[in-house]
Amino acid sequence: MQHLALIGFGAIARTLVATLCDQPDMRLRKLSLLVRSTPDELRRAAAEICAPRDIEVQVFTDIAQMLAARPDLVVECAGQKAVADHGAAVLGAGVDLVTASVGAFADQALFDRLKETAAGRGARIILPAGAIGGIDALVAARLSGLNELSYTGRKPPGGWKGTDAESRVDLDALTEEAVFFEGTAREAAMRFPKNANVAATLALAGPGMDETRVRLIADPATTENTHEYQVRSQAVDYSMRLVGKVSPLNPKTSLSTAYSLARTVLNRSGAIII
Ligand SMILES: NC(=O)C1=CN([C@@H]2O[C@H](COP(=O)(O)OP(=O)(O)OC[C@H]3O[C@@H](n4cnc5c(N)ncnc54)[C@H](OP(=O)(O)O)[C@@H]3O)[C@@H](O)[C@H]2O)C=CC1
Ligand SMILES: O=C([O-])CC(=O)C(=O)O
Repeated sequence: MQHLALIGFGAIARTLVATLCDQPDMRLRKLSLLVRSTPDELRRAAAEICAPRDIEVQVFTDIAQMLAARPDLVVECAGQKAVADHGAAVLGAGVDLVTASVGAFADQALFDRLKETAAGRGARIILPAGAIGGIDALVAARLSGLNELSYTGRKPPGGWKGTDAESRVDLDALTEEAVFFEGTAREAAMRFPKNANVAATLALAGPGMDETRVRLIADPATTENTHEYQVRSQAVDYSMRLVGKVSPLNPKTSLSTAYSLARTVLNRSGAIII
């Protein structure tokens, strides 16, 4: 792949680009960024990250202009609203779209519309594992017949600041863990758009948005983002626990998310997909 486009240039995007720049097999020639503020600062930051490689950086504030530059792949790392605002334009241009903000698809009408647009234009919506893992095993388990999937997300109180958790629990006063949400993946992804995308990813790989049970916890005893889930199926039972380091650029985001996106991009380029 020669020309990669990103929507958003925050914590995930910056780590993603730095990681891709480190990969000798990645023959990236051009990086396009869609941003909505301070394009000069972002252009400088991107140029600095790309400096070790000869990559042309272009910054856009208009999706049509970015798509006119004909990227090979667009990766959304901006937020659920960006999927709703720009997904149809990307897919309608026949360009594959990787969405970090998988929780956007808790909106069934949006999901159906984007799937239809993708199918009509021969483009694909690619859902990365993100901060969760084991999606390969989960899809295989679903194909055998899934009996149960439940997910628990645990973050330090600071990771829940500025979210609906604040209306349910006093994050600053917590002395022990608080389970502040129990419900479906659809509700979780909609109520916690910056924190529960992984619940939507598990749901789409597994039994569905309304069938996947979710618990969210604020825990003052941890400094990490822990994602745990249990699967029971006709072929395999397993449980998985990922203890994610927090991104130094965004306390809500697990650092591993950017590396999962890097894997997704690399799998579009090399001779081997793994
Ligand atoms: N699947 C997964 O496992 C995970 C998914 N996520 C998803 O990824 C998203 C990004 O995470 P992260 O990088 O940590 O967040 P950041 O807040 O660090 O970065 C997001 C960037 O996107 C920009 N942005 C927002 N909306 C738009 C838009 N419409 N067009 C262009 N740029 C936009 C913001 O810019 P500004 O606001 O300055 O304009 C900001 O710079 C999260 O909101 C979440 O939805 C996050 C973690 C895990
Ligand atoms: O990065 C994480 O820990 C998970 C996250 O925010 C999300 O799923 O939206």
